[in-house]
Amino acid sequence: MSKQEKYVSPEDIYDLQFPSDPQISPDGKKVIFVKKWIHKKEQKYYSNLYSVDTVRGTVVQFTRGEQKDIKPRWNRNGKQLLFIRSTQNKSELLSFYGGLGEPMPLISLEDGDIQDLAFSPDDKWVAVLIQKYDVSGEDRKKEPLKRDIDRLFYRLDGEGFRQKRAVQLFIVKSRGGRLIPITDVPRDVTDFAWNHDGTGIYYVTNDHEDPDRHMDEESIFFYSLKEKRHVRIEKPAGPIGWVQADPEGKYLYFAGHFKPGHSWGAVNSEIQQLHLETGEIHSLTASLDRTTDMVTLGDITPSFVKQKALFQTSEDLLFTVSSEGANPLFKFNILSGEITPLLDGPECVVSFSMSRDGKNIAVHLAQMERPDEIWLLELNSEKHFRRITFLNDEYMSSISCNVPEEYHIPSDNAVIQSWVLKPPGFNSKKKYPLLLQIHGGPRAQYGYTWFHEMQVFAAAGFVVLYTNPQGSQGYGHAFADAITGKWAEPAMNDLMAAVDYILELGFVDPEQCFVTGGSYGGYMTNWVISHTNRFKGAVTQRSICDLSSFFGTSDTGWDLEADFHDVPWKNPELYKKWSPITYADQIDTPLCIIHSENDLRCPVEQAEQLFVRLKYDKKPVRLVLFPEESHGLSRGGRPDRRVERLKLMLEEFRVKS
Ligand SMILES: CSCC[C@H](NC=O)C(=O)N[C@@H](C)C(=O)O
Repeated sequence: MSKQEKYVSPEDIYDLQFPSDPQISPDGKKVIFVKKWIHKKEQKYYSNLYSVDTVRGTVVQFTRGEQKDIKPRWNRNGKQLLFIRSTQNKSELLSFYGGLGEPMPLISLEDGDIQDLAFSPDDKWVAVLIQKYDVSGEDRKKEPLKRDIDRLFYRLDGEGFRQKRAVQLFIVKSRGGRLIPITDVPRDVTDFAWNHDGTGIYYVTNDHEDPDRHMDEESIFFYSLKEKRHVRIEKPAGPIGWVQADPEGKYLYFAGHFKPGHSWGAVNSEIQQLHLETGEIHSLTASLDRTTDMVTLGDITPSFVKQKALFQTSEDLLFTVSSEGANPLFKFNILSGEITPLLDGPECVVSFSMSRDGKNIAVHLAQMERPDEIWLLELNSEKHFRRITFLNDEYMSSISCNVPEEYHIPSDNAVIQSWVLKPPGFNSKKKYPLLLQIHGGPRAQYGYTWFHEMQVFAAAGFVVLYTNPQGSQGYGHAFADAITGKWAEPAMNDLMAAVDYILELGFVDPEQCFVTGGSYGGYMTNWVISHTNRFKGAVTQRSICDLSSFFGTSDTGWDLEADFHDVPWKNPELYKKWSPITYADQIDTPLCIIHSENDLRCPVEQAEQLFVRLKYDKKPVRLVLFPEESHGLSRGGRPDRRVERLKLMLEEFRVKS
């Protein structure tokens, strides 16, 4: 077999490289980044730190070993680098001082996790977020005698039963010393930022008297280190993504909105500027009608990454939004109010950092052409954007695959951005099977990422169609809000319009159309097959079929009230109307249900209900459960189970084609 004949396979996740979180040194000469890797024998993910020289391009491995090294952060003079290391028994804040060598521990915990860190403006202190465990040591490994639950939000997918102790803010001297507690709040501190001169710290927490019923009503406090006092920063109620201090100390910046009670993502998160003296607030990004949350989905590219806006100069603030499948990088000028794009191609800026003079910007970039790499944006006399890592080039030159083609497909009330990935060696005179992929969220977007799963299906001979129907984010508030109170309808019209459009192009066999999706995408898969028989087979993954039981069993199920403006016990008809299980007798499409046993977001009872109902009715249905796994199996599950899931789907569709 020649090199060109090798196609993307499920097992290729073992060959892929996953760089992230590039942190450029203050002088702009090197970029430290995190590289995740898979230990095939142990079936575990680890990560180490690497550095790349921005001029010569040489890559050096900075840390080694079977641990998770994350969040590298430089101090201002570039002499100290801190990062977090997690091993099975310990969570440490480690420090490199003055170059390589062995990193020294600043903090070493056996009874908690260090989650985030930031140097003070004078580099003398470090603020850290720590989650202390309710029980520590050997007891952590044992199941308790009982669980006594007294709050609504008591479980979290991917984590399990939530700790009773909240995440708190601490400070420690950057050269080492005692860990000093700053907060003692009942609910987690979710973000923080030093103020301009390091005399205090802003932090975010939910101090609502009923926080679990009001999860999107967060508050900002300022802690003065001199006065040892916490002061609330007055603002209207609403969620907060991050806080950022102004280099001049006049304003406070944060990401969020002031419309609590709306479903997550239905309202754009905007950058808010708060005048610290007058308390006046105005949105810097309202005119864009885009969310500042990173909601592009992928299985190689991380989603929902928190990237704060960063000051390039005291006047210019750089930030990203999710827009039409991309995550462009913008510059906001505080004086003129002008917003200018710095990077606005068909690509996703996942995260970025800046050199001290603001002229060199390291970017974690996702694209459709290749798996993620680290890039450098140079803003000297001319703008220059170049790739500085080539980690996946060897893999890419060993396989043959296509880049998705973009279509803008008219539907009833909207134009739907869509992508078609054709099999390698595509011949327009042939007829191919079609796989429609439906994304979840629902307020998220497919976009410009190299998507392993899509490539696997194209390699197996499918034309893969994936779209952003109404309900997706990236097209403005009205588009994302279009499914509120009627989850399935607008998306169903848009998805079917996209399939019709692609069939018209003539290279798809209309008798060989398949459909799949995960989470809300699984909900839509269930809806599609209970409302049409045009698909030859379906795989529904981590899906929702019964909104009423979902309300009480999902980790955050009561959030449905924000979508449906009612609760199931008061309006059972509404919940029934929009639940695919209501239409189960109309399902004739052969269905494979894939679900993770430990999915707390869309609990396994959703899969069980659908399976039993269809099996009882003697319909063609199969249930495949993945033990231990959570909602994120397809992108963060045990590697062999990720491979197995893809193989299973290939087998399922092959049998029917
Ligand atoms: C609104 S119900 C839960 C659906 C879920 N949302 C967030 O977890 C979802 O659709 N998730 C997507 C991103 C997925 O798992 O692919």
